[in-house]
Amino acid sequence: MEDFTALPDLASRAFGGGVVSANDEFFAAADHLVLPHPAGHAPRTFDHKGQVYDGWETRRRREPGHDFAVVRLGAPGVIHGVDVDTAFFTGNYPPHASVEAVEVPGYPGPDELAGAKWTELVPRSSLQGDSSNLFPVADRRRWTHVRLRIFPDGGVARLRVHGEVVPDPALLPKVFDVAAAEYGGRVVDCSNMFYGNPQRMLMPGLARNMGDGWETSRRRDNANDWVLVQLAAAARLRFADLDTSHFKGNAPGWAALTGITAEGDQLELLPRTALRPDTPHRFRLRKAPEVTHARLDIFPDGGMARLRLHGRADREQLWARMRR
Ligand SMILES: NC(=O)NC(NC(N)=O)C(=O)[O-]
Repeated sequence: MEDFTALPDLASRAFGGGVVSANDEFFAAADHLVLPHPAGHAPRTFDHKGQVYDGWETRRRREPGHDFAVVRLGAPGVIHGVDVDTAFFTGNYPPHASVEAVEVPGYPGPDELAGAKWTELVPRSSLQGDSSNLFPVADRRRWTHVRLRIFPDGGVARLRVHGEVVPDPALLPKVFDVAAAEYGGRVVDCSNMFYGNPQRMLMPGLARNMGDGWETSRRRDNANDWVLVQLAAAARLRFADLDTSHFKGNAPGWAALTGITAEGDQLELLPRTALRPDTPHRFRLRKAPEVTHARLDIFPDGGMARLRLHGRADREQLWARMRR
């Protein structure tokens, strides 16, 4: 089975995903389903409704039926698998769940979505309590929303919807951040990620703290750390933002950027350049043909909060992916 959990969570609040509707949220709000951080639990904490849970939890059903929650993907795309994570729900997890998806353009509300033509991606399947429940998805179409059904009721901590981001090219300006995860940019390799995953550099918004970025361990050799980014589409890169915000005693001393063409040629976009700690730098890049990947070298090691690569993407490629 493909390890789809390494792909971004399209539903994540970090991309702007959210809950459009849920039929019941008596014990705990469905909004918890899309929170980016793992669920936590504090036993023997009670509010007016009961034990407090970090998840979506419905009341005990006394009549036939089932419960559901509809989630808007923060980044629409192709779903490779879902995780119905029941962390900390032990005596109250749903024994079964199913997941459906739909592609509706624009900004549909709960009523329009209720009447939409949904496709079942995960048939009604049994769940384990207090555990990750992974279901691969084979359908390779693009989706904008998912619906989680739980049978008959209970609690789910998180719904992770892993896949490839497929942005709508009609809504992309001529020059945009082609490294951005929200448009399909992705780190495909790196030398070291001891303290922080490099994918975080591509997430929307400013880094909140030093934990919200890429950080390598201290190098004790003469080499340097690097990360390889696959761009949203082949692009001519214009500007790079190398943001060392929050990295004060551990910013890299220097950085360089290399573009890699579809044929594998390497082009210097930014020669080795000195960086300052805790600084959002912007650099103009050398004129170069279209590249599909970019490698960021940092010297010798350290941390980077955000990496943005502003460029003009190949529209044909973006449209081909959208239509696929
Ligand atoms: N102890 C519980 O978790 N009870 C109930 N749930 C909450 N949140 O209190 C329940 O019935 O599932």
